[in-house]
Amino acid sequence: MSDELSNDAVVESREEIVATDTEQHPSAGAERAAAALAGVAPEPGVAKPDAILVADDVSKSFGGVRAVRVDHLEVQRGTITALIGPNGAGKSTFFNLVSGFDKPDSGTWSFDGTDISGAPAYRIARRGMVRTFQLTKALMRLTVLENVMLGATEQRGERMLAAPLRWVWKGQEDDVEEKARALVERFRLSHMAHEFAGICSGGQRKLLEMARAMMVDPAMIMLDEPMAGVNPALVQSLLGHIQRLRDEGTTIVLVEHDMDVIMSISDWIVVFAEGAVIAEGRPDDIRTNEKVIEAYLGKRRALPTAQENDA
Ligand SMILES: Nc1ncnc2c1ncn2[C@@H]1O[C@H](COP(=O)(O)OP(=O)(O)OP(=O)(O)O)[C@@H](O)[C@H]1O
Repeated sequence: MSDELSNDAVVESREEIVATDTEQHPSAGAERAAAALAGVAPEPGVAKPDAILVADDVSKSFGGVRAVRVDHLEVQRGTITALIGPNGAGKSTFFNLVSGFDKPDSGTWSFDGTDISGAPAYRIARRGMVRTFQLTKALMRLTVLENVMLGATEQRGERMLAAPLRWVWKGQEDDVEEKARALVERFRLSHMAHEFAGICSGGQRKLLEMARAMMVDPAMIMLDEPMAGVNPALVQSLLGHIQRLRDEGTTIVLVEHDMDVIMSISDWIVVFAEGAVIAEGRPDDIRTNEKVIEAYLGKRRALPTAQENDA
C-alpha cells in the first residue's frame, strides 16, 4: 500500500461516523439553504434573497478567446454553490477574477455589499472572501502547522512583521499558533502537525488548504476542485468538512468536476459554457436542463459514432 493510501485511510477511519451521518440526514444548514432558495427561479442571472457576492458584466479574453463573459451572477449567503461546466468553460478564470488573482477586461463585483472589483487578493481576503490554492514547492518544505499559521500572516502579517515592538507581534504569534492548532485538529491533521506538508496525501493537502483558508474566519471560502487527486475513500470525509463549514454559516463556492460530488453536496449550481452562465438551479433543475445536457454532450456528439468508426 502506498503512503498516500495509508495516510488517507487513517483519516477516513477517524471520520467514518461523521461522514455517514451527514450523508443520511440533511443538516440544519442544508435545510436553511433550501428554504432561502425555495422561491428562486432556476434561471441564469436570477436574483437571490440575500446575495453575498454579486458580479456584473465581468469579462476576460486571452488573445482571441473570450474566456469569461458573465452578465450577472449572485451567490446566496450560507449556501454551497457549485460552478460547473465543460473543460474550458471559464470557471477557473471567473474564480481567479473575483478573488483578485487576475484582472478582468471589464466588470464590477461586490462582496457583502462592498465593491471589491479589481482589488488585490489579500484585500479581498481581509474582507472575508478567501480562496484555497495548491501547495507550492516552498510550502511543502514547511510543516503542516506552519502552513496553517501562514494562512494568517498571508492576510495580515506584513504590517505586523514590520512593527517595531516585536513583543506586540509575539503576542499575535501565540494567538495565531493556538488558532492554527485548533484548525489542524478540526481538520483531523493533528498526527501530521509537525510533518513536512510535502508528504501529505492528496486528501490531506485538501484538508490543509481548507485549514489554512479558515485562519481568517472567512465569510466565504472558494474551493478550487476540492476532490481532485483525492483517494475516493476520503471523498466522504471531505464532503463532511465542507458541509459542516456551510452549516456553521460559511458560504462555500466550489469548482468541481465530479458530478456525483456536485449533485450530492450543492444547494445551488451555476453552469458555465463558453465563458457565460447558461443555467442555474438546484441539483434536480440542473440534472434535467436541456441546455446543460447539450453543453456537456455537445463535445461527445461531435465525436464519431460507433457506426462512423466501422465505416
Ligand atoms: N492564462 C491563460 N492564457 C491563455 N488562455 C487561457 C488562460 N487561462 C485560461 N485560458 C483559456 O480560457 C478559457 C477558459 O479557461 P478556464 O480554465 O477558465 O476554464 P475552466 O472551465 O476552468 O476549464 P477546466 O474545467 O478545464 O479547468 C479556455 O479556452 C482556456 O484555454
